[in-house]
Amino acid sequence: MMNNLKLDVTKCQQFVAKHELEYLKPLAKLANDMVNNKAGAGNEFMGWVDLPLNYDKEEFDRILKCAKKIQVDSDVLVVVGIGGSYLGARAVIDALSHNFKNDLSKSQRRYPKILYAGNSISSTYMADLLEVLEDVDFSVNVISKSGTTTEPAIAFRILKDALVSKYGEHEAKKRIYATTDKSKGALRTLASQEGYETFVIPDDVGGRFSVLTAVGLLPICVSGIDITMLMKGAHDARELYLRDDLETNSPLIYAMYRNVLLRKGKDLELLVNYEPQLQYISEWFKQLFGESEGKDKKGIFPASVNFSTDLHSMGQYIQDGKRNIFETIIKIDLPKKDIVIKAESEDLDGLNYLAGKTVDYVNDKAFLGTTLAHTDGEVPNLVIHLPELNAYHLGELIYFFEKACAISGYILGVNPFDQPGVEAYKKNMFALLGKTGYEEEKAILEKRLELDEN
Ligand SMILES: O=P(O)(O)OC[C@H]1O[C@](O)(CO)[C@@H](O)[C@@H]1O
Repeated sequence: MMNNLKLDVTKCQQFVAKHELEYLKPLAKLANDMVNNKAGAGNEFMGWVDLPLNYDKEEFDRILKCAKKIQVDSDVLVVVGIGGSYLGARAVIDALSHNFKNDLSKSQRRYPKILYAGNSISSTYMADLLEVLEDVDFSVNVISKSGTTTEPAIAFRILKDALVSKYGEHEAKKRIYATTDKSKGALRTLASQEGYETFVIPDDVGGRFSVLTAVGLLPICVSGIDITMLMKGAHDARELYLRDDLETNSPLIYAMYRNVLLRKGKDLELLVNYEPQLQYISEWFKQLFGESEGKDKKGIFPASVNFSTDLHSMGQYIQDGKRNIFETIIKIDLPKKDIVIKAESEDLDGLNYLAGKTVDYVNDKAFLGTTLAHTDGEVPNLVIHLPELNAYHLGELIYFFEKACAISGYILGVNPFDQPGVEAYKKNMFALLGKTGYEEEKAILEKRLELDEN
């Protein structure tokens, strides 16, 4: 039997007494049932719960086919999307690819480079990207559930133009893959009119829970990652976490600890990694928990650090600053590659005491030492052990966090599946840009800005 993801709570037990968990159990079990039975607030967006079992197999095969085509005819796939239409794909691709994937020579590289657009409104970023695309064959996967988000829409308009200039109208259309709602939104209208290959984001799966739909799967597959194993990992995790027994349902335990910690003032969670490849898992995690729990003036603030890098910058604060922090560490038990540290005849750098040991051995001791130091500094530590960094275990990890997030949101007493707060900046931006329908707001906002300036 395959080893699975394991949650280690032993470094948290000095901060959370048994009875605190016991008292929370009835509420936690109810929250768990609400997720399993799709019976809570926002349940029209709980399609992700059964996705690893019920995903569209015809579409999955089409993803494999299109990925093959892109691998043959493109040096680069540009993935256009923001938030949930971007972070999941990037998280998985970065976690499972070579650390220097975009710096490998053409002969070392087996799959197209994946580049990203539409996740900011930086004109310089976009212009730089166009320069890079000048000399390469490329395709575009434009992803937007609503089909109307400004950032990706602008990027797509510019990239479409670049494709047409390079390949002509007809060939350009064959290099565009649109992932969007099955019937609504500007992107759907455009795709139908232009005849792009399209993939569907199911109605009942919200952006931040969509990595295991075509949103994540097409770019992930193009990058050479085994999406069948990714789905299998999520599938097995789903099975395991259906039980409400605290031995096996680790997302339930994690959700309980988070909520006990929050109630005693630990309102900032740091997701920690010891592998640079996991940086974007943290970005994905931050959107997942931030958009799901940060509402009604409550929630844990999700943040992240990369160790040991940030031990030399944020380490001071974590050890010694305001005591409102807890850490959740993703620990990879077996690295993909390792290097033995050699002995030197003259021990000028003083490292001979490590001769014969591996770099990962040192990384592991850094993890153990930091855990002890930080818990001594009153920072509770929860540790998620992944046996290895591969597609199967990432599938598990994704499902673990998605389920934990939903349970945790219900324990907190929020609707984990809406995001009303994201609209405020959009309304102001549209008004300031002069979009039709925002005339009144435009006048009010311009007056406010004038007052602020004076
Ligand atoms: O896929 P879409 O509709 O472009 O949305 C992208 C992102 O923007 C948000 O809707 C917030 O504005 C996120 O929830 C979402 O992940």
